[in-house]
Amino acid sequence: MKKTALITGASSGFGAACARTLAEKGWQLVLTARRAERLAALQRELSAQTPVHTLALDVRDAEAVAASFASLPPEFAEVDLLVNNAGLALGLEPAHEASLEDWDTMVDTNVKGVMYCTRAILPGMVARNRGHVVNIGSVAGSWPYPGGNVYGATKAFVQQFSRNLRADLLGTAVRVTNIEPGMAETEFSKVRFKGDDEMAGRVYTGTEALQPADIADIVAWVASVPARVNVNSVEVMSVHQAWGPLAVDRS
Ligand SMILES: NC(=O)C1=CN([C@@H]2O[C@H](COP(=O)(O)OP(=O)(O)OC[C@H]3O[C@@H](n4cnc5c(N)ncnc54)[C@H](OP(=O)(O)O)[C@@H]3O)[C@@H](O)[C@H]2O)C=CC1
Ligand SMILES: N[C@@H](C=O)C(=O)O
Repeated sequence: MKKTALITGASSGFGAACARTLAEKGWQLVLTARRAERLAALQRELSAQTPVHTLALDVRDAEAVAASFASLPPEFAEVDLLVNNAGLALGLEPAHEASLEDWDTMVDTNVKGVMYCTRAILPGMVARNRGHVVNIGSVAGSWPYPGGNVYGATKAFVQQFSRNLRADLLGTAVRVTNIEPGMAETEFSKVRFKGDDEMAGRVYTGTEALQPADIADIVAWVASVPARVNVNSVEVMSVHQAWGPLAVDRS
């Protein structure tokens, strides 16, 4: 029987790449994000390969998360792998100029969204004594950079939440991994710069960023090691990056 992976933020970037890689490796998929049409397209692409269930969902909505995860079709209900990937950065302004609304959105998505999805899925994993929570943190959670203020802090939350989850899960076979990518070429910068493609393009100019499939390969790897092994964290950067995300000239 196929194992089930539930991926948040599957409509783009790392999440869509994880869907493709895990489908190849024989997983069946629950794909969630807000953009239902993107999920439907991915479902059409992958359904010849593996069963796919899609769920249009905003991870900031605690009630919707709990209700939709509790009412998955029976064949998808036992989630073996939760990939907490949905997330975003908004803006790159210094703290004294940043928008409080952007800060709230990042906290609601990157912190509370991860909390809500994890809380909804973990009881089933613990009851079955089987499962794996893979969180997508960021090098921004460990390394400072100008304008990284609240985004980096949300990813520091993901790092410590992952460690503390392991402490709570000691004595069970449920695993937790925090993957911390550096600069990767996805829609992340378009979202951060609110559709300013020129600014977004500057992030990737003159360098070679990680690609979504690189992160998907790591997710598939941490999920495939022997059950006794917990890969606690993976920090991964482009060979062209050695510390926090590259500064972008805002002028
Ligand atoms: N690209 C990079 O350089 C790095 C990215 N990361 C992290 O990787 C993760 C994936 O980002 P990446 O693939 O790069 O960026 P993308 O913008 O390509 O993908 C982000 C995904 O998150 C989903 N998402 C955003 N907000 C919500 C929400 N409120 N509810 C549900 N889904 C949501 C989006 O779907 P939709 O809009 O359809 O809801 C989309 O599928 C994020 O957590 C990001 O912080 C970490 C390190 C580096
Ligand atoms: N590369 C991003 C990581 O999350 C960032 O710019 O912070």
